[in-house]
Amino acid sequence: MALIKYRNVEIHQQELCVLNDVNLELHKGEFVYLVGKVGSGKTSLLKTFYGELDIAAGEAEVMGYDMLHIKRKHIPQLRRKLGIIFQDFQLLTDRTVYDNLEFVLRATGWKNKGEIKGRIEEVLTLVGMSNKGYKLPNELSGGEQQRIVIARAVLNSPDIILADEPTGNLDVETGRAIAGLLHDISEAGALVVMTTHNLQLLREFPGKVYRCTDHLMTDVTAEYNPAEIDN
Ligand SMILES: Nc1ncnc2c1ncn2[C@@H]1O[C@H](COP(=O)(O)OP(=O)(O)OP(=O)(O)O)[C@@H](O)[C@H]1O
Repeated sequence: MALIKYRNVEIHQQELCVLNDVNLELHKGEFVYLVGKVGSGKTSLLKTFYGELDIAAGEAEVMGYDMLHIKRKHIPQLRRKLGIIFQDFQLLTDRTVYDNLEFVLRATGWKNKGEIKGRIEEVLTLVGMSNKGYKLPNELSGGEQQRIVIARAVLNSPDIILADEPTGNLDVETGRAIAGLLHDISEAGALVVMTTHNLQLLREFPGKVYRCTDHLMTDVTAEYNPAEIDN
């Protein structure tokens, strides 16, 4: 069963039609890139997946929710099932890494102190930051902060991770490590969808590739096949 299924979807930003005729079927375990020029609609499309931007027309399903008719009150329920890695969702700067993660677990219903501690240790280990729980976010490098943001996104083992330019502000090496981490998470069974301008990543971490251009989104996976990119 597809986790995200779009048919003939139209996406607007105010009066502007950003994308039309979007067709998608994305499943567990897939690693998916959204590429395209600045302003081509990648972020707008991601925002429709978690109910941040309304869909103007078509049929759209995310985790079984009908995104054209979803009630406002159901959007937080949907978001709890997603891991969102966006510039707008920064770490809280006034508390430690551990407290940032605990805050999310408590807000999503976790109560048992031992279980909370255990889960935080697990996700910090997953992102290679097991000894950084006591740090404040601004005591970490950009790449380390991004690892914590990923740890936060996977706390509740979501089936879908949405990442908007997760490697955007990072140097090449760190960006590659972050993409590798997300790729591992998809291999462990989650659907990961990320936007990027870094086409180099597509060769190193193969996945499905969709390009937004001229208000359309096209499957260009074959174009980015590692065997063909050298030519
Ligand atoms: N909040 C908004 N209000 C009005 N128009 C918007 C808003 N956000 C984006 N747009 C417009 O919608 C179009 C698509 O923007 P979007 O952010 O989805 O592009 P993008 O492909 O993610 O670009 P980038 O690579 O710069 O992140 C652009 O023309 C942009 O100006």
